[in-house]
Amino acid sequence: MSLNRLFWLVSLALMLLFSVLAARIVLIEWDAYRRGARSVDAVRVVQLTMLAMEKISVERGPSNALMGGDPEALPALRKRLDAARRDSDEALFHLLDSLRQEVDPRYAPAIRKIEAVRQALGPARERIDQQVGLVRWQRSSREITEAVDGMVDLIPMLVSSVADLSSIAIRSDPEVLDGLTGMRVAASLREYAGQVGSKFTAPVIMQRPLTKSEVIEIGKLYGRIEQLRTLLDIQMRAYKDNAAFRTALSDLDTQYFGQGFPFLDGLLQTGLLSGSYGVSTAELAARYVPPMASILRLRDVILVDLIREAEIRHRQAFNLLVGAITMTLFAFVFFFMLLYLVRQRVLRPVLKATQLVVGLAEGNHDAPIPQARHKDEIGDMLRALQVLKERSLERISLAGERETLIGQLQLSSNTDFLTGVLNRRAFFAQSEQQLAIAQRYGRNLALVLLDIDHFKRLNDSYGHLAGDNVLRNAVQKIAQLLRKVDVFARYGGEEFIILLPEADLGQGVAVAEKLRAMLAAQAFALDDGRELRITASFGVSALVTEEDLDQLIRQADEALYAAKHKGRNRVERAG
Ligand SMILES: Nc1nc2c(ncn2[C@@H]2O[C@H](COP(=O)(O)OP(=O)(O)OP(=O)(O)O)[C@@H](O)[C@H]2O)c(=O)[nH]1
Repeated sequence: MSLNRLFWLVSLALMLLFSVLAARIVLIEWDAYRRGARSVDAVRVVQLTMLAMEKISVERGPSNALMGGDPEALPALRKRLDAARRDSDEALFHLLDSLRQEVDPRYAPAIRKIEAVRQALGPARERIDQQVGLVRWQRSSREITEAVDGMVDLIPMLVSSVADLSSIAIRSDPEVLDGLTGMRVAASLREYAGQVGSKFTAPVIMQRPLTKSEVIEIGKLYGRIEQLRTLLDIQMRAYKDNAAFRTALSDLDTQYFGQGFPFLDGLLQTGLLSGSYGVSTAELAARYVPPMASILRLRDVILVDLIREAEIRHRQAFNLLVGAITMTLFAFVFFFMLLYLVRQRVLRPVLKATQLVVGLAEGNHDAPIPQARHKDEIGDMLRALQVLKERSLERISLAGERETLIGQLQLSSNTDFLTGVLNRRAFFAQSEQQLAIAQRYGRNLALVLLDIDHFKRLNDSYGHLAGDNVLRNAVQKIAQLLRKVDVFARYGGEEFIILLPEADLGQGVAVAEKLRAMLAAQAFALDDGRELRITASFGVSALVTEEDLDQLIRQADEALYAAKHKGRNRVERAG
């Protein structure tokens, strides 16, 4: 697989992996953010439900007071009751309105229960109003108790709704568990405190002792109130360093458990003995209800802290989400930049360098080597390639020069420096080959030896330089008359040798005769303008059987000697 393809495959795989990881991180943060939002919403509706519960509990105060109130106090109590009912209705309306805005189906059971409370509220109020409309002697303890219980019975459904909504909030954000439980404990404490107060309504109105069952119920409620107080200490350990909570708890102990509760205890003692309480329901409410406010303050301190903490976590989740998205985007940008850099600054130069190295190895020096633009390893590689290319070119050029030099050397070592024809050594080398071919294939081969006549005299008469000139000119003229295959060489001094392949003795003699006639007819011009003439003597031999080169030369030399002896300027054949 090519490096380029591998790079893209690995990049794609990394990209996929990275995208999955990034999506996972962003989704986790998104989920935490959504859960935070849901938790804050759920805590808020828990708050609204508790508020509605509180308002309905509070409504019991003027209700009970009105049922046992003095005739002259009735208008004022009526006004208080109407205001309390309006508050309850508003709280319920607001709660239902907020709940219906939630699209989450988990809110449906709570909505149903609160709707039921709203519907049950009308009949409960009617029973209260019926008792208020009766004159004192027409009222019965049982009906008053039923009227009071009618209002109390609304609360369990609201408590159940609080439980539903709390579990939604806790599932979204487990951190709200302690606070929500504390709030619910405080709300229950307020409810039981209200209920235990309500238990005295009928006896106070009728100014009678408590019945046995009332004493039992009041005892049970006392027990629950004590339990809830203990539970507050256990459940709210995490809040022990919270100053506002500590103050609210201490207010609860001094106001409710220090004043309200002992007041009720006094009524209980009276109710167990005589039933002459010495207070009306309005006075009962006026002394007992205000201390109960400390319970709600404690609840609200917990609630404010809970919502603040939930909002902080929600904000943190939002910040983490934004951080995760931003970091993911940055990481994507860096990733792409990294891919781009690796491709541009590593992969492409390496591929290019590979091509160039292969090209250099194949002898292609035309491709230009890119300029190294960066001071990095790739830059070093490109610079090294440039050096490599230059050295390679230098080596090629040196090799060329060496070839030329060797050629020249070979030429000069084979050539006679004065005449330019082959020297004696080169003649033997080439002629041995020709002789071997001729002998192997049975071809003809003739050899001519020629010597310029009276050359010493020429030298002596015209000078050595003139002799050299004559030698050069004579060789030139002779060469013009020979074939390309003929091997022409200077044999020594003014003596030359010619090997004639594919020529028998007769043809050799004919060539020698042609050369002799040419030289004899030739006028050689001297530097001073004078002309001189020369002649040469020739000895010719030819291959007959198995003669070697020395034998052929010896035979030709003998013939040349004979030509000299017979008067020169003539051709003699061997044999
Ligand atoms: N100018 C010149 N003279 C040369 C060269 N090589 C040999 N000679 C001369 O050639 C002459 C040869 O003389 P000899 O061997 O006596 O023969 P010759 O005078 O030609 O007489 P024959 O061969 O008998 O006709 C000598 O004087 C050499 O010095 C050369 O390269 N240049």
